[in-house]
Amino acid sequence: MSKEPDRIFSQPLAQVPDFAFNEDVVRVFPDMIKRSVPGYPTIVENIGVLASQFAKPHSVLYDLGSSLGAVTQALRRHVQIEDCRVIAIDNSSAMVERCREYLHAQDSMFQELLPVEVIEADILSLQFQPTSLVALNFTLQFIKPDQRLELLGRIRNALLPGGALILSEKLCFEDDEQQQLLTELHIAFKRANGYSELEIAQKRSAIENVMIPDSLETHRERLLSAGFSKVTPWFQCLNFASMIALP
Ligand SMILES: Nc1ncnc2c1ncn2[C@@H]1O[C@H](C[S@+](CC[C@H]([NH3+])C(=O)[O-])CC(=O)[O-])[C@@H](O)[C@H]1O
Ligand SMILES: O=C(O)C(=O)Cc1ccccc1
Repeated sequence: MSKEPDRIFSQPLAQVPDFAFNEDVVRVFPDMIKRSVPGYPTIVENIGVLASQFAKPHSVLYDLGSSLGAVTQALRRHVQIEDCRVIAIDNSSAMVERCREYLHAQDSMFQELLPVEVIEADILSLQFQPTSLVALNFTLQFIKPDQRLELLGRIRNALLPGGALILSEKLCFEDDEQQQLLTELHIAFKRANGYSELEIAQKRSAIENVMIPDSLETHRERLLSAGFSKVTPWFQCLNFASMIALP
């Protein structure tokens, strides 16, 4: 995996462009996401553990917005269930290309891994196959808010009994003081990971129109509206959380 450090926002930019998952981001993505998302390595590894409890024989496991396939790799490390296969989907061609390389490297190091297919596509226009596990690991926040409910409804309808959706997201908070506190603490997390004030400010401006977080309450209500029966947060670190939604 690339160890190139993220310096994307280190120099002053006259105009900060909207954040995009292009080749520059792909090159530094493992470093960027680890230094920006508190709890990310724990979430990714444990999605594999959770998935091993929900995966059903002869079914598909989806990694939606797979980026470089970190979740797909965790699924393949932890799920040993007969005739499961992983479908990883991302609409960034740069991500998909590099993801395929990393998964080939995983194939060459381990035997008996679940088969995987990496598809370059928009998750909004997918025809889902019957699935026992869907991971949306920090992807829903990049989908336009008015398209989120419909996507979750389609995921719900594809889920097999006993299956699950694992949804990880950056959160916002309805209480202003809580919002301010966790925003400050997230900035402190980034500072502690070596990001400068300039990098933090420019990244914030790059993502502000592209990545729109919801509150935990909004997620819960929307998941219930989409037909899920139970929503259980299983992890939170600062303003980043992950939920299990059961059909
Ligand atoms: N409509 C869409 N269709 C397909 N892909 C999309 C769409 N919109 C955004 N993406 C893709 O969703 C991913 C979001 S990153 C996920 C991290 C990964 N899950 C990880 O566990 O490492 C989160 C982050 O960078 O904060 C990017 O690769 C986008 O190209
Ligand atoms: O960097 C941030 O502030 C984030 O909220 C997370 C993030 C991580 C990687 C790409 C885009 C956003």
